[in-house]
Amino acid sequence: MQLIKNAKILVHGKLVKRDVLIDGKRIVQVEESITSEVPTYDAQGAFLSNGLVDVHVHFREPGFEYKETIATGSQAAARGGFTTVLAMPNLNPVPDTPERVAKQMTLNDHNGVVHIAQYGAISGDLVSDTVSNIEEMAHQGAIAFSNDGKGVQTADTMLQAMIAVAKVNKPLVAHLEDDSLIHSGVMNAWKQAESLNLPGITGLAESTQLARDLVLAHATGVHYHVAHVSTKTSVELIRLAKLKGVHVTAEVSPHHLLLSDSDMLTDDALFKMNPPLRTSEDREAVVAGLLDGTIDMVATDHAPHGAEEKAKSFLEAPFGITGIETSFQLLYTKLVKSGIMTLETLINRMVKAPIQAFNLEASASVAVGQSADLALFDLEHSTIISADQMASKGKNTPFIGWKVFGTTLVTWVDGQIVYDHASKNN
Ligand SMILES: NC(=O)N[C@@H](CC(=O)O)C(=O)O
Ligand SMILES: [Zn+2]
Ligand SMILES: [Zn+2]
Repeated sequence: MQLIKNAKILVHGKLVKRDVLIDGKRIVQVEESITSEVPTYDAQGAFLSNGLVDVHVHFREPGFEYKETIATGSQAAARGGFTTVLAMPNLNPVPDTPERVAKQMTLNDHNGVVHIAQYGAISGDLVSDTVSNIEEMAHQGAIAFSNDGKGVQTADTMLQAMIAVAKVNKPLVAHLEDDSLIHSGVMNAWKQAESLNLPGITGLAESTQLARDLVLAHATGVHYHVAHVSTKTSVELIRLAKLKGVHVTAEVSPHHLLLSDSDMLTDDALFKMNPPLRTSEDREAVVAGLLDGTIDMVATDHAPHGAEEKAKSFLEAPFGITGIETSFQLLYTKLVKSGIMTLETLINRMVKAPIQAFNLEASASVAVGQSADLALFDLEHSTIISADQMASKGKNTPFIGWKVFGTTLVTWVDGQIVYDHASKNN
């Protein structure tokens, strides 16, 4: 047993003081005041939340351990306040068979300090036109299916995938990218790309494939989930599809909520990711979409890369930035503290919505009987985001130097402390 004293938890949208008693993996008592002799952690008024849930991370093991491992990626998750993550399949080998999915799940369980659910690949090596054995991968425990990193290029492959994924009643998660519209682009096509003299990617590469997929999703009834929404047109298409009754959910990354291409003043590959940062009009549209629920959730798309790779020019560096250690702090500071969104809505978008949409076992309320997957955040004091504090191997984020509130103090998984800010600083 252990007791968390003097925490603040969200009750009907308000922060109220509570003591929380944990027995093993479960919360067994939540009261204004609990007296007990068991080991006690004094939260000193910090915000106690259910552990955050990220449906989109890249942990790079096996295949790219120099960028990240399951151990470092999951420690980074814990440091960000996340207790459940869904790991993408762009690994080597790609988990595109039932055997590989089973093996990957064992590796995740063995090496991870948070709950890690695994995606199976839609098709062989993420690029084949032949759909993988979805039924058996689901049977082995694949949580959902995606070719993230690659768009599904042909309508027929997507249609066959949707039919197979609908049968097993799991989400199909789409990375939208029509290769014929990329033209070697590396950032959003527009004024900023012209002034930096870099080849652009238009929003059409995303939204045309989205339009195709929404029609196919309507026809098949699959649960279709849109990864990293970046354009205003995409938000409008998803809004319309929801009105038409398509079973569609969507995620947006912290960087698409907070940055636009005009923030890229020089050729700095820390701003290079897929999809690229769009215009401020697009950015405002994804914020509005997250607020009104058109976009259901935040997902970080934590994409660590090596320092040398990201030090290269924009043309040569790989796409992707890290995000799992900074997302809550950034969104709390820039959306909640600045009055755009309530804390309750942010927690809904980072806990409740992903749990519901992906049918996860995690808990969405700090209440008796719920699992003791918890995160304690300091909302009072500010800190500066710095690379040397990060648990991730990847330090590739454009948010270094930003002043933020909402530092994670402690993260519990199944009642065990997996991250403790105080001991890390000692
Ligand atoms: N987002 C990125 O820019 N990169 C991701 C792949 C992806 O999410 O498409 C990666 O794996 O590095
Ligand atoms: Zn992607
Ligand atoms: Zn991704």
